[in-house]
Amino acid sequence: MTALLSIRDLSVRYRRDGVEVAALKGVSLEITAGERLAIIGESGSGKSTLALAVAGLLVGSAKIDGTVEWKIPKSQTPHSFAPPSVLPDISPTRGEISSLAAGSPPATLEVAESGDGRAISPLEGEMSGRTEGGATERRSSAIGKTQQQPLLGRDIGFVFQDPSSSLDPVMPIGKQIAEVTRTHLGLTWREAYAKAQTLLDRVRLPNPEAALHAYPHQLSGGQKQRVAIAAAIAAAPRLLIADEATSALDTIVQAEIVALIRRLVAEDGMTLLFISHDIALAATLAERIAVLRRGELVEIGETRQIIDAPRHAYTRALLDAHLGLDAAPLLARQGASA
Ligand SMILES: Nc1ncnc2c1ncn2[C@@H]1O[C@H](COP(=O)(O)OP(=O)(O)OP(=O)(O)O)[C@@H](O)[C@H]1O
Ligand code: NI
Repeated sequence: MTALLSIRDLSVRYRRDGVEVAALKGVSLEITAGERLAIIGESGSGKSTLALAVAGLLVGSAKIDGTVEWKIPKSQTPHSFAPPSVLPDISPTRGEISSLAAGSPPATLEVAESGDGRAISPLEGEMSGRTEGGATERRSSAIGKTQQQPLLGRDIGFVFQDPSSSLDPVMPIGKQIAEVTRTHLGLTWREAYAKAQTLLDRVRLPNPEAALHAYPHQLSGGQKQRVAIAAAIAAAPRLLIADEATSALDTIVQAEIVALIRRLVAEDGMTLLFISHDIALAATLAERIAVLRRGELVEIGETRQIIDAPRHAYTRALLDAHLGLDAAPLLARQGASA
């Protein structure tokens, strides 16, 4: 079992209206290459903060202590110097995507690269608009002193709760996906479109060839999330982070997207970090579950152990709350496939 990522004593504090909020308090955990790990906890427990820290997407004003260390060599590609900000799949600033579409090459963006070769910071304001918890800007923060900072979009795919915020409303979806592989894999447009069509087929969008030319508004919420997932995995990242990726969808579509994620992760051998407030949903997908409470990691273990024999009273309370609503055995759906 090789570690993909090692998080050591990670603390994150935000400042809002002069008040400090401790979002994470000394969290340590290891993510094993190829595993499906869920992070659960109630609203405000720090789940997204952890996901953003791993992806290097925390707001610049956040105070960070501890380290997030990428343990295996990052992918080498012709474009691996590109900053996360050029990624249509995660960049929320729509104008940015449009300007790329209009032909301004990524090189015109200020690629912030530290002396030791780490990409440390996309353009400030680049991430504005993608707000959770009141952030007005988001830029990546270098955490730790490793030479192996992963590249968002290339090494890490990120799927957010609301696909509309990660898709450009005025660009055909095929082009949005093609941009990712052009940027990160150095494909020609022709190759990139062919790959985009394959990806739309892989995420089971009906009629992928025609769908290349569709705009986001022509798709349902579930279909949009399929497109966002296609963009997130386009450059074959090692780690896929899904932050409440199914929370905005109705139960049936939610189950379909969970099944889709499960299949894609298995097919590509990706490592999955699945963020959810829903312990039952997490149990259907994850091999291990980590429980956050008020910024602290209270428990981490194999899914079955967490469900059958939780060690912490808080985990038990989460389970009880869920069982009160839904008596179906939590693990009954674990074998479901896409
Ligand atoms: N950019 C920010 N500025 C100030 N405070 C923030 C910011 N982002 C998050 N917080 C605060 O940090 C804490 C943890 O937030 P976080 O979004 O990580 O929790 P979460 O578990 O993802 O919650 P949810 O389930 O609601 O998404 C909360 O108290 C939140 O209000
Ligand atoms: Ni969150």
